[in-house]
Amino acid sequence: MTYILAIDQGTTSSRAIIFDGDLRPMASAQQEFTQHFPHSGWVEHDATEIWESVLATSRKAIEKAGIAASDIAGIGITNQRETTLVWDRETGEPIHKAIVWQDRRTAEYCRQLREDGFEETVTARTGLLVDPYFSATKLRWLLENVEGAREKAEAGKLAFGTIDSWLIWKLTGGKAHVTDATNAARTMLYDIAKGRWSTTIAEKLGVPMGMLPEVKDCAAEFGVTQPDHFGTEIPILGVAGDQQAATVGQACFKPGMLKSTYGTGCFALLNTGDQMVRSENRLLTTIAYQLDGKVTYALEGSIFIAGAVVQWLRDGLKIIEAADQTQSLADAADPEQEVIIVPAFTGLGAPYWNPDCRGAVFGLTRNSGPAEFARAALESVGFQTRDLLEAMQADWSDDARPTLRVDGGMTASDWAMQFLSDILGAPVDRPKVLETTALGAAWLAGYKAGLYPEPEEFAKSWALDRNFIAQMTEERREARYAAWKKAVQATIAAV
Ligand SMILES: Nc1ncnc2c1ncn2[C@@H]1O[C@H](COP(=O)(O)OP(=O)(O)O)[C@@H](O)[C@H]1O
Ligand SMILES: O=P(O)(O)OC[C@H](O)CO
Repeated sequence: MTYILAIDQGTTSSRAIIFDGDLRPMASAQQEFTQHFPHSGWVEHDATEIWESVLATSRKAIEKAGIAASDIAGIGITNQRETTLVWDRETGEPIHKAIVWQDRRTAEYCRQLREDGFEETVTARTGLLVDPYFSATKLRWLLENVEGAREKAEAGKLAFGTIDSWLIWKLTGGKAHVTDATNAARTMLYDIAKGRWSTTIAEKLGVPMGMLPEVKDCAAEFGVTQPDHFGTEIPILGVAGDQQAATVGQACFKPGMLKSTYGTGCFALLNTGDQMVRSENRLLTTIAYQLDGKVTYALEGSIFIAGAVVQWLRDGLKIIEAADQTQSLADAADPEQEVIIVPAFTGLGAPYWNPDCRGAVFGLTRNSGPAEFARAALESVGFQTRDLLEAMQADWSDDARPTLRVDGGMTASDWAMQFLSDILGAPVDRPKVLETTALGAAWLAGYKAGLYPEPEEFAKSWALDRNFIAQMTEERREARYAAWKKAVQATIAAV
């Protein structure tokens, strides 16, 4: 019993990684799945396809590692957050495709909630803002729009879950309907101070309480896998939303520690310890992790488009064939030109929260070409992170600007990381292990299994790959940032 299976169920793919007794990755498998876009601004996933991809990649990772499933001490699950699913408790079948976190279909209903003055109630309890991003209004949409759903839900026949709940339900053969505190915190239905579902919000949105899963610590007994899946029973011992798992994987265990993950989007989490810091700058208050019944809180800044802007250069503009070509293009860009891309492709997240604005490009000349676009794309991620950090600094009274620990696919770009450090005027640390999300989930499960050390000891194993130090002059930094702020204001004003 010396291995851990980490399942990382992301927005575009499912990954499974086997970690050994020293928390070293041994083998992994990855599978993409279909993205469904039934209408503009709508994004759905087929939950059965997700489950099949998780089972297949888990089996493959075990096979590649050359270990027996009976030697796995526990499973850790981490997942795309907020994505909303309802299934029939009797048949185990989803009543509709899962509505993905990026989906904006409930924007109008959210506007109504805000006009009704309900946002204050939501923020006081959940730490969130009223936005289509979170699960609650998506769940309401399913109850309103799927025939017979409301009656069945009221009769206790339907279960709601985020993707972690769904996977646990499937892994345990329908025996467990549970989630963890970090995933619950993203539903807009969970009171993060009291540690229980909010009846006030559930009633207002017409969500029957009986649909909601039981909420546990991140390291806990979530259930045991049905023997059919892996030929043996394996306990599920760790669960956390992917951004929270990355916070754990980056060993951000102390108040003031900050990580930022650059995948499709970018999510920065600042550990605020046992303080539930209420943002005055439109950041989210959320749960970083919950261990042994003790909640550690975080301030979160969520940006919807980070690496996705590089995908747009590749798939939309077709000016690159692979993401890493942006590096040499950015190097070759004309220093005289100041092209700025505001990548508000699906509106803007924190700290603007504007679902209606769309992307814009500023400063074009007749000489602007692929190099200037590539540089502007990489820079847009740095500028957006500075917006988040400005807001965090204003909310978090600590004087010291924390070092930023980064991870995710886009951190492979040295150019983007150097600009990030330049525009923040702060150091950026890139660790050796970039699979921090899976690492965090593995640690949670292995910690519960008694295989891995206490947080302080685990934190010592965090190893630096490269430290980026700001090289830009203060004057230039502030001039560039002021130009970005102007570009954002113009983008919002154009709606
Ligand atoms: N060398 C690179 N330079 C710039 N962007 C990159 C580079 N490598 C990967 N990316 C970007 O990183 C993202 C993939 O990161 P990943 O962590 O796998 O994302 P996710 O988990 O959201 O699917 C893609 O959007 C891609 O455009
Ligand atoms: O699956 P990712 O890495 O794109 O992360 C998605 C976030 O959890 C959304 O809140």
